[in-house]
Amino acid sequence: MPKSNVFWHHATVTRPRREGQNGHRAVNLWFTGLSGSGKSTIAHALEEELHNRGCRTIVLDGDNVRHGLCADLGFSEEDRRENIRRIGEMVKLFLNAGVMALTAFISPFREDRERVRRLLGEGDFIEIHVRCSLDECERRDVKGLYRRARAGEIPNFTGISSPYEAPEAPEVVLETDRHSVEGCVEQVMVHLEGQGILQPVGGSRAAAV
Ligand SMILES: Nc1ncnc2c1ncn2[C@@H]1O[C@H](COP(=O)(O)OS(=O)(=O)O)[C@@H](OP(=O)(O)O)[C@H]1O
Ligand SMILES: Nc1ncnc2c1ncn2[C@@H]1O[C@H](COP(=O)(O)OP(=O)(O)O)[C@@H](O)[C@H]1O
Repeated sequence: MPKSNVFWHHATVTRPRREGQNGHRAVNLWFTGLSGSGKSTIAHALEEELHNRGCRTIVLDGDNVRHGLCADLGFSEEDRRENIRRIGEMVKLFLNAGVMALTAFISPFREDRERVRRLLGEGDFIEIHVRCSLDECERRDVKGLYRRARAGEIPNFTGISSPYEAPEAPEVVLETDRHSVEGCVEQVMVHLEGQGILQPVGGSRAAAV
């Protein structure tokens, strides 16, 4: 269908109104890192902390995306690019709904992450590099995938047979092979507080409880 036949319907309940009601800004906390680096663990622990403060949140990760919206995608470079593109569009909808989106995807390619940053706009995309040595990720081998990748059973495995491009200027770096989960969550909370993201928007109801 030609895009010229598709029209926007302007909502009267806008994102700023939703953010005002929620008492916090809607941002995307984009966790990126190797498999086993700690993206999901930290995203869920952080969500717990934010939820307890009254924030509206959602965690998006492989479990709820690769089984549904992106079930048709594999792990070729092209499929990963499309995966991240779709996730970026989905995050945009959540931000418009006033929800903080915590995304936990390897997202190995710098260009794909930068595309999401441009889509959402500076300030709405907070890139969090979950840094952990490959050795430690392999030692953890949470799902037994590294062992299988080393045995040649999984092609294009990130860090083994497919590249991971670390962020050059992420907003936050978490070193999960040096700090505890609690310490990493605290580091993100300090960043959010420092940026005024957890403050009431437009003088409405406060998020802090
Ligand atoms: N070839 C290959 N490479 C990397 N990871 C693989 C692969 N095959 C399956 N898995 C499992 O899929 C999870 C990564 O999916 P993502 O959607 O985050 O990947 S990507 O961002 O599109 O690169 C990843 O989950 P995490 O361990 O949570 O990162 C793996 O469990
Ligand atoms: N500081 C830390 N942050 C996050 N995970 C950690 C940390 N220290 C140890 N871990 C462990 O590392 C593993 C990370 O697994 P997971 O969160 O599934 O990684 P990912 O989502 O990046 O694949 C978990 O078993 C977790 O308990």
